[in-house]
Amino acid sequence: MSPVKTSSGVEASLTALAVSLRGVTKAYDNGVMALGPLDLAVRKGEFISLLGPSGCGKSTALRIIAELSAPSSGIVRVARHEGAPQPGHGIGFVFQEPTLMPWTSVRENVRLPLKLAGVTKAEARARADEALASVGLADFAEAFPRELSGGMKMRVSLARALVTDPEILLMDEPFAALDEITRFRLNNDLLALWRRLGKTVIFVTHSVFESVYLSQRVVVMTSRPGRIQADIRIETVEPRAEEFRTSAAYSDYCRKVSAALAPSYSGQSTL
Ligand SMILES: Nc1ncnc2c1ncn2[C@@H]1O[C@H](COP(=O)(O)OP(=O)(O)OP(=O)(O)O)[C@@H](O)[C@H]1O
Repeated sequence: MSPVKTSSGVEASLTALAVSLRGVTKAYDNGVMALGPLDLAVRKGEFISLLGPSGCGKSTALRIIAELSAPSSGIVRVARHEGAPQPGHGIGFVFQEPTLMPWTSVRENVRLPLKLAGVTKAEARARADEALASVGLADFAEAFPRELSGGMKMRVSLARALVTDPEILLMDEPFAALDEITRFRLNNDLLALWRRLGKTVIFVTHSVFESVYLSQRVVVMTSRPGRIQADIRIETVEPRAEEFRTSAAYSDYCRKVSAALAPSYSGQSTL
C-alpha cells in the first residue's frame, strides 16, 4: 500500500496504521469551526494522548474517528476487523461519565453491546465475565451500579468497551472526575491492559501529567479550530511503573508538553 506521511513526518505503510486523518475539518451547523485541518496518523497498537485547551475539538476528533460524526472535509481511514459490517464496529468508546444502566447488574451493563450485536446469551455472558475479570471486577458481576465507587463504575465502562474486542479504544477524559489515587491506579491498570491486549488507544485528557505517564506520543492541539501544535514522543524504559512518575525524565517531558501547550492557552498559537 502507498505510504502515508504521519504528523511526525515519518513515512508509514497504511497497513501499519490504525487511524489516518488527512486534512480533516469539522464545521458544525451553528457555524462553529471546531476542527482542523487536522492530520494525524496512529499506528496499530500505539497509545497516544490528545491534549489541548477546552473546546479545541478533541471530542469532535474522537467522534469523527468513531463515525459518530461526519467530517466537513478531509479523509478519514480507520483499520477495522476484516469484513466489519457496521459503522463503529472495531471501536470501543469510553466517555467521562460511565453511563451505566442503573436498573440492572454490572454483568448486564457489560453484556449490552453483545446483546445489541445479536450474540447468544450464554456466549455474551461468558465474554462479559471475561471483560469484567480483565478490569479486576470478577467478583462484582451481580452488583448494581449504585453499589460501586466512581473508579469501579469507570472499570465497568472500560469492560463494556472491551467486551466486543475492538481494535481501537477511544477514551474521552475517562478519569477526569476521579480522585488522584484512584486515577493513578486506573492509569497503571490501563497500561497493563494495553500491554496485554495490544489495542490502539487514543486517550483525550486535560492533564499533562496523565498524558506523559500513559502515552507513547502526546499530540498537543491548538485552540479551536484544533490542529496539531506538537507531536511529542515519550521514550522511557518499558513497562512503565510508578517510578516513572518521580523520574527526572518524566519531569522533563511534562515541561516539554506544557511548553507546547502554552501558546494554545495564551491565544498565541503559531499555526
Ligand atoms: N453538536 C455540536 N454543535 C455545535 N457545536 C458543537 C457541537 N459539539 C461541539 N461543538 C463545539 O465545537 C467546539 C469543539 O468541541 P469539542 O467538544 O470537540 O472540544 P473539546 O476539545 O473536546 O472540549 P473539552 O476539552 O471542553 O471537552 C466547541 O466550541 C463546542 O462548543
